[in-house]
Amino acid sequence: MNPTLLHIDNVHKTFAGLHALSDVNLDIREGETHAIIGPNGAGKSTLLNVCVGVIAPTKGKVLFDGQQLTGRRPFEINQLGVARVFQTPEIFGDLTVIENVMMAMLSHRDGAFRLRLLSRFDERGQVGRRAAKALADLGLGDHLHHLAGALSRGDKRRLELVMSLAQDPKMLLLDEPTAGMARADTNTTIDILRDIKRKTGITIVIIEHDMHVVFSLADRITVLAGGRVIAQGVPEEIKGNPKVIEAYLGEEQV
Ligand SMILES: Nc1ncnc2c1ncn2[C@@H]1O[C@H](COP(=O)(O)OP(=O)(O)OP(=O)(O)O)[C@@H](O)[C@H]1O
Repeated sequence: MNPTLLHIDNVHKTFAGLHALSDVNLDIREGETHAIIGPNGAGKSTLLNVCVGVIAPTKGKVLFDGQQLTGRRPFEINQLGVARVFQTPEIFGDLTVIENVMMAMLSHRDGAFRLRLLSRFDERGQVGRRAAKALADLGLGDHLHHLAGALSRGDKRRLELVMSLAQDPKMLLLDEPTAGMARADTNTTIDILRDIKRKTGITIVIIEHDMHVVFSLADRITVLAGGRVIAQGVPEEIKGNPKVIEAYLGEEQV
């Protein structure tokens, strides 16, 4: 069994009396793809936000690679090697695709505060060549000089993935990476994530509603309902688990 990379220890979060998370314990192992699923309002986004420092837990702590994350600010957590890909792509629409990636690479290398933007965007330099290759690897090689804001929704998500990987993270947190995509785009995203996994061995945590995506990618699954972990295991253990089916009644079938 691989060692634990992310350790969520007895995390609790209340919002004005509402228990969004209660006693959540979860270990993410190095190199696994771990899906966190659950019906609407289960606490998935809150848990992800606690992990990346956007929300402070009311109780409990999170450790990453042996270091305490709780109390650190999001950019510090990012620098420790945790990259989050948002549901809504966080890209600079007025810059070109390759400029977006170069900026992610330069800000990782130099720190965002030292980044002198346009003067450094030399695409013929080493960073430019790396950015072009990273984009080509994820199927965006034909879009290098297009404005990022003009990309299709699926391509924007792919660009954000390239930007996250440019920071060379140890763990990737994906928040509904296929939300709103057509089936063909969803399948392309599944293939891309599998390819990233095969090439880098990176640890992936994925929140996803689409069970096709979950069962295509996950090595293990944790199910949240009402802010609590109600089931955990490999996909075969989760499929058909009566507690999980009950939690999803009235929603999609597992
Ligand atoms: N900032 C907030 N203030 C108050 N309540 C919140 C806040 N964020 C989340 N909640 C509540 O906490 C509970 C868990 O929400 P959360 O968004 O984590 O669930 P989720 O599993 O991600 O749901 P979905 O799948 O619908 O995105 C919900 O009842 C939600 O209304």
